[in-house]
Amino acid sequence: MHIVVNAATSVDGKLSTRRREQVRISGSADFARVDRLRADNDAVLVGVGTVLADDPHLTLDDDDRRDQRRERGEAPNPARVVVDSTGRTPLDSRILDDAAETYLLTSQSISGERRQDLEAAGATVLTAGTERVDLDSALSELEADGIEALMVEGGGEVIHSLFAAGLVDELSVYVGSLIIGGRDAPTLVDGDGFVESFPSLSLRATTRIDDGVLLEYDVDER
Ligand SMILES: NC(=O)C1=CN([C@@H]2O[C@H](COP(=O)(O)OP(=O)(O)OC[C@H]3O[C@@H](n4cnc5c(N)ncnc54)[C@H](OP(=O)(O)O)[C@@H]3O)[C@@H](O)[C@H]2O)C=CC1
Ligand SMILES: Nc1nc(O)c(N)c(N[C@@H]2O[C@H](COP(=O)(O)O)[C@@H](O)[C@H]2O)n1
Repeated sequence: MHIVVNAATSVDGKLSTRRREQVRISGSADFARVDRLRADNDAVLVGVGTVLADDPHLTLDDDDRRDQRRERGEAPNPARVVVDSTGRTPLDSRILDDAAETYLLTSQSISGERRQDLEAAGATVLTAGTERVDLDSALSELEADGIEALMVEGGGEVIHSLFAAGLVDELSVYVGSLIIGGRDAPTLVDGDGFVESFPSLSLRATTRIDDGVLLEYDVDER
């Protein structure tokens, strides 16, 4: 599976504020780029922290891109994937509507009742790992279901786990021209961070978009 992480940060590396409310960091040209990237992937993944904070839809904005996917024999929108050990995704989340297939990656700590409720709400529930989701195994299950190209849209906890597991191939960061600050505000890579064996990146391109800069990297082999 090929995995590209995309996120938008402030100049000081924050994904949102200490209140964890969604901040519009990208401008319209960058959101159009994100839409193209979604259209080029089989699925778009976020953590349940992002679902609870943003209630995202994760579908395409542009009808022409949906048509192009249909012409290629693909579903009109990429599938949606939530990393959610215990099934905290609310049953009325936008991500559970019928605009696209939605996978919930859970662990053995999800209750049978919660699993049934989420399946009744339309989700395909996969289980890998005992406490937290074992991302390596869960993504292998997705791959077996035909998902070969995966875009990750955050947040910082899930992005950290994917880097820690050596699963990320490419990283795109749009740096908007603002400061958010705050020691408790989420950053691009949170979790426990790294103290050694830092993931190393090769800068592929820098592009000015709207009033910010897009940084595109390949992730070096470890
Ligand atoms: N500017 C941008 O581009 C973006 C900004 N954001 C912002 O980021 C914030 C949310 O980020 P964050 O709080 O880090 O949440 P995440 O979206 O990264 O979700 C983290 C949650 O995923 C679950 N999880 C399950 N298994 C794992 C695993 N193996 N590794 C990591 N997480 C796992 C955990 O919950 P559990 O144990 O219950 O399963 C964990 O708390 C919001 O403020 C949102 O607005 C988010 C995306 C993009
Ligand atoms: N690329 C980008 N720029 C920003 O400024 C953002 N705030 C985000 N957030 C991500 O986009 C998701 C919302 O998706 P929908 O519009 O609901 O489809 C949000 O959940 C973050 O993952 N991204």
